[in-house]
Amino acid sequence: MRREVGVVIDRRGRVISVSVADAKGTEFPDLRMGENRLAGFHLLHTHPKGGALSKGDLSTLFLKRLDAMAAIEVQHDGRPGLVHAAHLTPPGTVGEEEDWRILPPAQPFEIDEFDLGAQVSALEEEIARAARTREAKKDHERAILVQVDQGEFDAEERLEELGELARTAGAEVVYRELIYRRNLKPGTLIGAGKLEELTSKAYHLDADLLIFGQELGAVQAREIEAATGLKVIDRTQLILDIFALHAQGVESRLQVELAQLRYMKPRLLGAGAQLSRIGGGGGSAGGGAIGTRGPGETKLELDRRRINDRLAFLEKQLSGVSARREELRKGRSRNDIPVISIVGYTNAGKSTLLNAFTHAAEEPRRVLAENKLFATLRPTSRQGFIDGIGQVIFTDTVGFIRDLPKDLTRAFRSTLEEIGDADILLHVVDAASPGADARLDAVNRILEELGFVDMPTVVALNKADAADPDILTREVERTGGIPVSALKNRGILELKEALADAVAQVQRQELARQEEARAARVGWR
Ligand SMILES: Nc1nc2c(ncn2[C@@H]2O[C@H](COP(=O)(O)OP(=O)(O)OP(=O)(O)O)[C@@H](O)[C@H]2O)c(=O)[nH]1
Ligand SMILES: [Mg+2]
Repeated sequence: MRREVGVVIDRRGRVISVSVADAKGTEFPDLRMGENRLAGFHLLHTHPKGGALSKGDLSTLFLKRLDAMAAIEVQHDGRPGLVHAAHLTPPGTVGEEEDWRILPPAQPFEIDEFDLGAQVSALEEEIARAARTREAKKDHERAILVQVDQGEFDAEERLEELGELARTAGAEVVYRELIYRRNLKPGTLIGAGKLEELTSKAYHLDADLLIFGQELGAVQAREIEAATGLKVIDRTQLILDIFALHAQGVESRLQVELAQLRYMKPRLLGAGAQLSRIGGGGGSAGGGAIGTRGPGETKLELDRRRINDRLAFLEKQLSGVSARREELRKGRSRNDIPVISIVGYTNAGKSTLLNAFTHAAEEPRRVLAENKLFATLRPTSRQGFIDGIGQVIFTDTVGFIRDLPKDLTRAFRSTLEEIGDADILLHVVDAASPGADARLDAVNRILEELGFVDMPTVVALNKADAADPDILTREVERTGGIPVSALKNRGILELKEALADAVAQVQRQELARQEEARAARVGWR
């Protein structure tokens, strides 16, 4: 036929299937691919045009975890020519042949000398040993990060931020890559070849999690998962996961579960077998695998029919909580204490600044501040004092991030709306990390989307202690912000003065408005 013919053979030497196809096109039986073992089959096929094992042959060997792969050249008269064979190498092998070892070409009668059985058991033993050491030392999921660069100016920063998110979620990042693609592939985003490369990386670095900086569609995620055998999550899922981890109190928990469920719904529908994986994590909010944690009782172990019920239930509960919150807000706005809302990018130092303002050095007034993204999910208010103004209320709230997932904005709307009740916004910027400008813009964009335009705003350029002096000077000029260090308690007085000015101005405007209204009423009568 002059076509490639292949036979899949099991360990007892039985022919499992015969295909007229190259290695990639060969039908393999359902592989009982346990984590730590090979497939239990090898492929023996012909190369009618001669030649050594092709790239496709070798990647099939690797991706299917075959026991071995062999190609027999076919001579003109149909007799067998040289035999080319290869097998996998143990994980962690470095050097030229990272994933496989190619044996020297042999004559057909020589291949009997090759003891495939011994080779396979040695290799499986090696893989199992690697797995045991891994289990022993592993308390973090090991992750590979992928950020597709489509020519954005901040692609590098996005990858950096993805790393921070992964770290906050408890992953150990073992490899990260910025992949330049002008055009994305519909199915796999970055193409099959790149996925193969990443699969190989994961094999050697012992990673089991692949995190994408782009949002993946349901079909994409499944396709990438099938191609790599890795657990695949995207940035949105990662952020939702962190929110789930940090959610405390009834409202935040409801909000997070609502956001997760809305995100998951289209992905669960039609997911089939996938469903079991999503439900697999479970455990308390603190436990479970990344991408599967949930604050709700159901931990996403929902069947499709119950999703809508659960969504409706959550929405109802949440609107109840929001209504009560609304009551509280009304009560508060009746007294005339100025409210200053602290907003800003996540990890900018908002909570630290709140602590500095209110001298909350010791518990229990101290609010949680830590080097984790989205440490604060629940708005927290503290009374403070500003010279010349008197009592004020500072409100610390959930941090922002560029491309805040829509499901989260929706679910956290009531929390975010509280920002609008403030008299003054205090926008905290981390001046010490690169990309302060981009983050400042991202925050302004989100504020705009929420409808908070033209609110009087004071900018605090925080982490001045760690910032590059030139950048700090530039930011002061660009934003008119006040350099401070919340951590070192520096610049706080100057910042309070700026806030006092802003509050005084707002109060003057308010007085003028009342005056005008009164004048109008008097004139009317
Ligand atoms: N060097 C330095 N680090 C600071 C300063 N202010 C805050 N940090 C650190 O920045 C990290 C984040 O601080 P948080 O106050 O939790 O930040 P946040 O804006 O409330 O963050 P989220 O609530 O997670 O959005 C912590 O590790 C702080 O110690 C500062 O002035 N200088
Ligand atoms: Mg905070």
